[in-house]
Amino acid sequence: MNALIPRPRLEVAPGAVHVPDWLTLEQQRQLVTACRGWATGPVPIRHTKLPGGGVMSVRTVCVGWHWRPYAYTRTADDVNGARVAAFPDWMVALGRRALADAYADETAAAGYTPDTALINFYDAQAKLGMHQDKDERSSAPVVSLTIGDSCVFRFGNTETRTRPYTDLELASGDLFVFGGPSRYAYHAVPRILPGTGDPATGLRSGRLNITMRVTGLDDTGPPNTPR
Ligand SMILES: O=C(O)CCC(=O)C(=O)O
Ligand SMILES: [Fe+2]
Repeated sequence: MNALIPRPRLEVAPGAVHVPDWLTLEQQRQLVTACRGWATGPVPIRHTKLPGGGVMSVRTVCVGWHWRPYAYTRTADDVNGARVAAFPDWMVALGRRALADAYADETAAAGYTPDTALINFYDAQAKLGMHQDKDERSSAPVVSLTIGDSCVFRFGNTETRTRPYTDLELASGDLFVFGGPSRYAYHAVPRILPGTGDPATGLRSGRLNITMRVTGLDDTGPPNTPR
């Protein structure tokens, strides 16, 4: 995004904060490289199959825990059965800094230990419908990062998938955190804005989105079976 025109930090709703231009270009490059690696394996990036028979237009690969509708598991049983890549410590640190900067709350940040990330790739046509992130058993905040093309991000309310909602643009390097009273707000990506990314990130086209979350799961209990 054009650094000459600074965009303000904005609290879209209580607990939902947009921090524009949060990642440096170098951090974006490093994240693109890391995501490229994860996209190739152990579980390849894929269009998630929906229980009704459809497929998502977004392509997704996970680290830490594998998400599929509507459960987290350690192995990608709907893809190739492989165990997902480990959630790296540097990503925990990045998630903590995101929380510290979005909420200006060092205590909340220190207690934040994300253990899964969904890495979404959107081509120019991809979109994501209104949904809540509710497959986690923890209500800890979701940390979202954008790299590449900008998108229209729709952030709604916790009650309905309809209005009231706010449409904002998430651009390369932007951070968006939603937690507290906004943790279960409906949200969507109705549109990608092709050609808005800077190829210097390493991404020639499309949008990369990384959401870090706390699953609230461990490996000792009964298997987390799909509902
Ligand atoms: O791409 C985005 O900005 C949001 C992704 C999202 O809502 C999700 O993966 O649950
Ligand atoms: Fe989501």
